[in-house]
Amino acid sequence: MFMLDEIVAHKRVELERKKREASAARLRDKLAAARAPRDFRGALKAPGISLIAEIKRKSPSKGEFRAKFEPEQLARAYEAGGASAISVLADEAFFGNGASVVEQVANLGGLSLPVMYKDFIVDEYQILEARAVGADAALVIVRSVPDDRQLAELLALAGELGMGVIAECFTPADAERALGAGAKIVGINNRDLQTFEVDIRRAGQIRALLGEDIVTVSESGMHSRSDALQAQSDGFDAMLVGEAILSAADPGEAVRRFVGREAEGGAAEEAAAGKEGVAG
Ligand SMILES: O=P(O)(O)OC[C@@H](O)[C@@H](O)c1c[nH]c2ccccc12
Repeated sequence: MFMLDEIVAHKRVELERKKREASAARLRDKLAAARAPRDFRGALKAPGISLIAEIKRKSPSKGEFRAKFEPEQLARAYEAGGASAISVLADEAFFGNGASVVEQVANLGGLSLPVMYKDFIVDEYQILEARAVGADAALVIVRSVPDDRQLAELLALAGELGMGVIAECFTPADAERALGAGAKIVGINNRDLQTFEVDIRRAGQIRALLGEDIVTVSESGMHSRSDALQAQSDGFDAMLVGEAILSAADPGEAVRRFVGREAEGGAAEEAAAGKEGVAG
């Protein structure tokens, strides 16, 4: 069995337990009281390539990312650094932090970025939970939902609740299913889940198959500003980055580098201002 199948199988068992602890009806009550959703799609569509910066404690292939896991500090550093949205893993078993961390970040005082609930979604219960904990968006891996009708229903439910939703694809066939199900935001994962190999050119090829009205996100395995510029020139609106930021000594600084803001502040900014003065 390969990793995605294994995680999804585990997720189904976990969901049975969660549903016993808190029914879907209870989640609907809770989400009625959640803060209003923030505009995720709009945040990704802003000029330039937008960054969705990720919060996860660990991953199956890389282990723990930081000696001390401090989601609130990370979220604040991401916002200050110029990220456009924050993705928070909601899978405790494989990624080390569950829905309670999504809730913590989504309701953090002073934070204004939209927050995405990132899980292996196979059931509408998870979409309800996402909104109930205050998330503004969710991610659905197209391949984890083989039934076309169920895929369309999951995307529609997120829309009804006012959330944005990324339909995550690996292949052109996945992308076709995503569009058929009504996806408005399509993510293309650069990491092959069978081999864990990363190839960011493949995403560009799949991007080319999608219309201009679809908001697109290049996901995984991006390490530098030049990867970001590659995605931008391939026509992506946004990128989803975790490891490169989480494993940096200063995650806020890593965010600034990805969005091309590293010249701001300090000596670089003064030099730029000086040059402008001479030119003007
Ligand atoms: O840490 P990376 O390589 O920058 O990748 C981030 C994100 O794309 C990755 O975590 C991811 C993309 N889709 C997923 C689905 C489930 C779990 C994780 C993911």
